[in-house]
Amino acid sequence: METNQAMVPHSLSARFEGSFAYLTVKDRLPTILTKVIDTIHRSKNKFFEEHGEEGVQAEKRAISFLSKLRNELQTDKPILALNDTMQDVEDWNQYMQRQQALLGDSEPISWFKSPWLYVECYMYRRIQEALKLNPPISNFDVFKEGKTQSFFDSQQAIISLCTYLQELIKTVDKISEKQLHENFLKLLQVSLWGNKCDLSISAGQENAQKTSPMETLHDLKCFILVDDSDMVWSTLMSLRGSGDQDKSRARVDVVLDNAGFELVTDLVFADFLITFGLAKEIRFHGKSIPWFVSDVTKHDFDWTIMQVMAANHKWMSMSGAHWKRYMKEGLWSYHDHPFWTLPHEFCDMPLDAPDLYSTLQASDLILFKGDLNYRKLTSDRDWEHTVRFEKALRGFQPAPLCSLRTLKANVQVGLQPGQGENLSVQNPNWMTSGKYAVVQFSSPHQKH
Ligand SMILES: O=P(O)(O)OC[C@@]1(O)O[C@H](CO)[C@@H](O)[C@@H]1O
Ligand SMILES: [Mn+2]
Repeated sequence: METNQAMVPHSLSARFEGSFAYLTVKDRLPTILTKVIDTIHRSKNKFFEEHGEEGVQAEKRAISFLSKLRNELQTDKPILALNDTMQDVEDWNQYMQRQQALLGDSEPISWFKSPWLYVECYMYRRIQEALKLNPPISNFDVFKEGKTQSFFDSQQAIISLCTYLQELIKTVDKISEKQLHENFLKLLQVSLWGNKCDLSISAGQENAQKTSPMETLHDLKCFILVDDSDMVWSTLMSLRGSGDQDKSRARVDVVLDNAGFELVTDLVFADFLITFGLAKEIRFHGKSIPWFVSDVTKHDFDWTIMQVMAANHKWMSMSGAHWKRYMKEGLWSYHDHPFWTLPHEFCDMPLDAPDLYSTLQASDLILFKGDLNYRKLTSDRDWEHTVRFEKALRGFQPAPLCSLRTLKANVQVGLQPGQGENLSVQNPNWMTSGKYAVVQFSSPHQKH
């Protein structure tokens, strides 16, 4: 595996004026921070009701912390060490030193000079610090409102998806392999396009799924730039038993992205894999703190299953009841390793989170949802578009893996010669509009 530094292009960064990273750090991140400050301000009465005057004082202090953070960001101040008592403080402060060493002593690491991936992750961790340093509001999820709104605004799409799933489950005893394959592709694509609903790209603007996802799949097919769905299918089929009791041996790990509609599409796909014997166990990996506005935390995961189960719609509540049972019986489990909310590129995982890497090595298939995971898989570098996905992974290959990602940042590898150029002519923003997607697979068993 080529991990030679010389072969690796530079990190995307706001140092490149006019780049998507620059516009994100200059405009979108301050907007997100302002919305966070506004959310905390609007929760003052809630804090007073719950914690009395202490809650009001904490609200004031948190807002001053976040206003200071916004000023640092907008005036390109140096990145500062973290001071709270969370378990990952040392990891963050060591990574800060690693970044400073890369820059040398010539200039301090800062918002507009350091890698975009680092400073954007750092901002979300600083938001957490502002809360952790101000009890009793330390556990307030500043993004909860947006995540729950996205769920409620997607009810129709969720109902149609759960209805499709339950109707399909009725055919489990008589479905042909061809129909199974067709439905696998459909529900994989629903999970793929569920990733359009992400509140960070929209800086918190609501962007729920209003239409029924099944109807739009055909029209969206041409926007999938790399489609390795059949590599995923054959990986799972190779682990299925033979004979009528097709019992799968596959453990599938899903590295989740956004709460709301996207999470429901992931749960529906996972239910399909279990029910139709394409997987024996599903492990979900979420975030241990509120992250990138809409990413899934344990609370979001449990809340979503409970909401679906409590719905006054027959097929929705039946789906939610199944999912609750899968969790209870251990067919499904939820994990939130701190590494997922560190700024590291995934090729750092074997050294910086060896416990997580070895857990993932026991998986038969790892599905990575979303754009931020894709950026971390490829080290958020300015790769040529025709560079092979395996090369961009730079040695990160714990198991067969597949990225299900809608393009929202200007990093994309594994394209055919000329494909990137043609897309740029058709649509200059093809890498950041969220209109295009990839199903991109890599396996340690593949000939590289
Ligand atoms: O991982 P997700 O939810 O698909 O997208 C995360 C994201 O919205 O945040 C960053 C921009 O702020 C980009 O990586 C991407 O646009
Ligand atoms: Mn996200």
